[in-house]
Amino acid sequence: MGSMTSYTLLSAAKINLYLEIIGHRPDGFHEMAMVMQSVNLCDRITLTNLPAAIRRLQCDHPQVPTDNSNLALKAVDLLTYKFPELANRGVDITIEKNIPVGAGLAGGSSNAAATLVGLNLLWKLGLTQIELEELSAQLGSDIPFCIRGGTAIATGRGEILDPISSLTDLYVVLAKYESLSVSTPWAYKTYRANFSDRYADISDNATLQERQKRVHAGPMVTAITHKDGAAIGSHLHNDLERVVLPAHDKVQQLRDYMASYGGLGTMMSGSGPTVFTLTSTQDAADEILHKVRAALPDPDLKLWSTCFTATGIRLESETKN
Ligand SMILES: C[C@](O)(CO)[C@H](O)COP(=O)(O)OP(=O)(O)OC[C@H]1O[C@@H](n2ccc(N)nc2=O)[C@H](O)[C@@H]1O
Ligand SMILES: Nc1ncnc2c1ncn2[C@@H]1O[C@H](COP(=O)(O)OP(=O)(O)OP(=O)(O)O)[C@@H](O)[C@H]1O
Repeated sequence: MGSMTSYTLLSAAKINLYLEIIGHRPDGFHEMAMVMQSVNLCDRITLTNLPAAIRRLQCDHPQVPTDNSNLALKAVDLLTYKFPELANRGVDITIEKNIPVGAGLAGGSSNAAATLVGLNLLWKLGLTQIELEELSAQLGSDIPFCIRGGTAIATGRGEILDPISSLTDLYVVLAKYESLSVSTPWAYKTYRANFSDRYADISDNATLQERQKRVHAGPMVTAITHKDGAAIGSHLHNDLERVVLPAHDKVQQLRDYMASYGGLGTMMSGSGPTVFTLTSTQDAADEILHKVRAALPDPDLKLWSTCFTATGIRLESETKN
C-alpha cells in the first residue's frame, strides 16, 4: 500500500459584530454590510488520502449529515468539478464537532473552509488563499470569511471581504439552547416578508457608492480601528434580531439576562439563535458565564467562554504513515 498522509486542521466559528441587510438582490440573496469576527471555538477536521476515488465522512455530532449534503463533502465535489483531473483522488474526512449546529456561528461553513485549505495541502494543488476564497464563494456566502479569519468587513452576499485591523484582545461568552436551531433561509425570508420597506431593491450593477449610502456601519468600523472595546460593544447591530427574537421568547429572555451582567455589549450572532456578550478580560467572561448559568439552570442551555482570534483555519498537525 502507498503512504498515507493526514492533515488535521482547526476551523474557527465566527460571530457577526455588525449585520445590516441593505437590500434584495436579483439573484434572490440579500446585499449585506457586515463585520465578521473569528472566535476561538473550533471544530477539528482530519483529512486522510485514500488510494481509490472514495470520498467518505464521519462526524461525532448526530445532527450533522454525513452524506453529500455535508458542506465538507460539497467542498471536495466543488474542487473535483473545477479540476476534473482530481476525479480519481480519494479522501477520508473526520469532523470533531465543537461548534454548535444551526447556531449562526458558521460551523458548516468553517468545515468547508478547512476542507478546501486542507485538500490544497493534501493534494498539493498550489492554490493561493485568494483563489481558495474565490472558489469557496460558490459554496456559501460565509465561507470566504471562514478561510480568511480574523476581523473583516463583508459586503455583497457576504463574500466580498475588506480587511480591517484584526481584533484579538477581546473575550466572548456564547450561549445557545442546544435543542433550538434557526434556519438561515427562514430568517432572511421572514425579514424580507416583514421589513422589506427598510430597504430598496438593489440592482447587480449598483455602484459601491450607491451601496455605501445605505450602510450605517461607520461607527463600528471606527471603533474597531481604534480597538475601543467599549465602543465596539455599544455599536453591535444585527438586523436579523428583528425576526428571530420575536419568534423565540427564550432567546429574547436569554439576551436580556446576558445584557444585564455588565459586559461590553450583547447581541445575537448571524441568523441565531446563539447570543454573545463581549468582555475585555477572560475573568469577566467567566464571571458572566457563571451568572447566566445560575440565572438559567436549564441543562439545554450550553455556554462557552472564549476569545477573539486572528486565524480562521489553523493547521494543527501533519502525519505521514
Ligand atoms: C447569516 C450569516 O451567517 C451572517 O454571516 C450569513 O449571511 C449566511 O451565510 P451562509 O450560511 O453562508 O449562507 P448561504 O449558504 O450562502 O445561503 C443560505 C441562504 O441564506 C439566504 N441568504 C444568505 C446570504 C445572503 N447574503 N442573503 C441571503 O438571502 C438565502 O436564502 C440562502 O439560500
Ligand atoms: N459540516 C457541517 N457542519 C454542520 N452542519 C452542516 C455541515 N454540513 C452541512 N450541515 C447542515 O447545515 C445546517 C446548518 O449548519 P451550520 O451549523 O453551519 O449553521 P449556522 O451556524 O447557522 O450557519 P451560518 O451561520 O453560516 O448560517 C445543519 O443543520 C446541517 O444540516
